[in-house]
Amino acid sequence: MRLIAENLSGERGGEAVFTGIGFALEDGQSLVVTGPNGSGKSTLLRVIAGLLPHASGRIMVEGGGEEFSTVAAACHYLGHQNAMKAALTVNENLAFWRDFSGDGKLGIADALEEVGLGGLGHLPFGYLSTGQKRRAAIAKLLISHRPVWLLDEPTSGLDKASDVRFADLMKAHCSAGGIIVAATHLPLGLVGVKTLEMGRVHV
Ligand SMILES: Nc1ncnc2c1ncn2[C@@H]1O[C@H](COP(=O)(O)OP(=O)(O)OP(=O)(O)O)[C@@H](O)[C@H]1O
Repeated sequence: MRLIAENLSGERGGEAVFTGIGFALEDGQSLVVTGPNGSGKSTLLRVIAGLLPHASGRIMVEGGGEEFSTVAAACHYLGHQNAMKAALTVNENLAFWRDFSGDGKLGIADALEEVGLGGLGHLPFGYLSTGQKRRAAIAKLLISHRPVWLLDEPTSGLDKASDVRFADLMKAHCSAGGIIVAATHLPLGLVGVKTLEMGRVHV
């Protein structure tokens, strides 16, 4: 599969935020998006996910077959917000997302083990600490299979051990042919990544 952006422009509130963004990512490749606050990293991820319209250009996937024929169908979007309901248990939240996004390689209990939350699935999501909430949100990536992971500051709030664990999950995803686009201020522990610096002129 390939994720391709051509001459992509995005705007917020009628103002151009970025123009002329282009990249092509193949199976197993990742792109780290950097740049100062307000440079448009989150906007770019939301445009790629289809949550915001692009002002011009194209974003597409190739080679995803019938199941992953569009970017929206092919991607997991992990935004700044965790997109979980505080009053529902962690298990209930993840069951909702699995029903919405489709089955993955891991069941809910195994995915929670992977992110170091084994045995906590019965707790209301709102009871979890900030870092635990982020880890539960990361478990969403594991319970449904989507080849493209769009990650906005994925490690924010994570402790060192969770950081390392998440780096291993990202590496495993890429080794299995997945694609990652991550906006971050922090090193993610990925090797051989492409980089895109926002806030520069892209032509
Ligand atoms: N809903 C909105 N309406 C108008 N302008 C917005 C809106 N959301 C964001 N912006 C503006 O768009 C620009 C890009 O914001 P964005 O959140 O994409 O930047 P970022 O690079 O992700 O920043 P950070 O590093 O702080 O997360 C900023 O100038 C911001 O003020």
